[in-house]
Amino acid sequence: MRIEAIELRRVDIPLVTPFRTSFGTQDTRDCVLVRVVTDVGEGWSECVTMPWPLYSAESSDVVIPIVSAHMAPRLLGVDGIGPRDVARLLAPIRGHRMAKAGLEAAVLDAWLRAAGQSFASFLGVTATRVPCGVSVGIHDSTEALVETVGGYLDEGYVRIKLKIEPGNDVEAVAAVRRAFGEDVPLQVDANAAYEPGDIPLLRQLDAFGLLLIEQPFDEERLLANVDLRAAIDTPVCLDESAVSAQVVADAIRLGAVDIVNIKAGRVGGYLEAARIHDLCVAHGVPVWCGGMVETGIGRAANAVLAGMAGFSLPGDNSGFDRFYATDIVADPLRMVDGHLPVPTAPGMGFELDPEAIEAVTVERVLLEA
Ligand SMILES: CC(=O)N[C@@H](Cc1ccc2ccccc2c1)C(=O)O
Ligand SMILES: [Mg+2]
Repeated sequence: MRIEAIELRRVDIPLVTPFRTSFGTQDTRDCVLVRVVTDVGEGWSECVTMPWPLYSAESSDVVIPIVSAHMAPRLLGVDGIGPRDVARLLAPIRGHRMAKAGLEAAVLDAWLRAAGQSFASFLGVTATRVPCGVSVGIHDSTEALVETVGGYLDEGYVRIKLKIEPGNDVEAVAAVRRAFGEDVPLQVDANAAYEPGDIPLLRQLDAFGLLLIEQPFDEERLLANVDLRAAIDTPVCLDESAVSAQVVADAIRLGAVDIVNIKAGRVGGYLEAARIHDLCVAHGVPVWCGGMVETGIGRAANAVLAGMAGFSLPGDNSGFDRFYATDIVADPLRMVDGHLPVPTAPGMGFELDPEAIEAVTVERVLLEA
């Protein structure tokens, strides 16, 4: 395959309700779509960057400059490129994993569509549906939080994840447990908001029978998770820290992790995500599919990834309507009986809605060979 052009589209899509986490509140999804034009057809993907570098070092502002200046020149006009070549060609560039993931996924989409192959068959996924977990933002009151969680449980979500931060943690989890009982699968996500000195506070969460506590400490604090695991019963899950198969392998060897949240954007692409899945399965480490409030493009690909056999815990695979009133794909994923269907059409699993994409495009750059 030969990449003749790469188009980058910055999009800004309103969220149905503001989404508050320990690093801020979002009321729109500001990210970057990638379209690759090849000699065998087009492919699309999304970069899951945030508008500001608070989840990770990347941000949406940086994607277009870094792809334009340093990544596209390594891909445009090169003959014989397949999806497995993108990471290799971009490997000399340090970091910028969400930008790299977007380029690889767009090439994968074009390559699969040209071959008439689904992403599910490419990954060897035989699951026809995946369970839906939902990520619940920090609320102004426990009453409001309980009302929101009740609504998601009524919709059929099989797992609840609560965002927490210092000052919004034990009381919120206790209120949800009081309202819905001990049997609701429940986990928390700190988005790196705690310090090692908070370990006694985090130990209080052991009272609630949580599935896991996600990313309690800063991305670069691996050994603090070793201390935390020695101090609490709740399994420790990594998100922001789990940036590559290499880091996950070292975290496992260090005894710094019980469970891994896998996100293709965070690790540089779906192929690396599959490698992390295989690594964790080999070490008996449970994995689940994380979410970055994706549009229907990333949401479909994540539904396929979550279908891999080792994804043994419900992921942040929610229906599009958890975050959006309308989607930019023609076939938005809707939850049915607490599950999303695994897409089986050729390509990464979505069909675009060009008008909808046009309506949310705020910036566009076309890079040509
Ligand atoms: C679903 C979930 O909790 N995702 C990320 C963090 C996150 C939170 C909020 C977001 C808002 C806009 C865009 C991306 C976002 C990602 C997480 O697991 O840590
Ligand atoms: Mg997380």
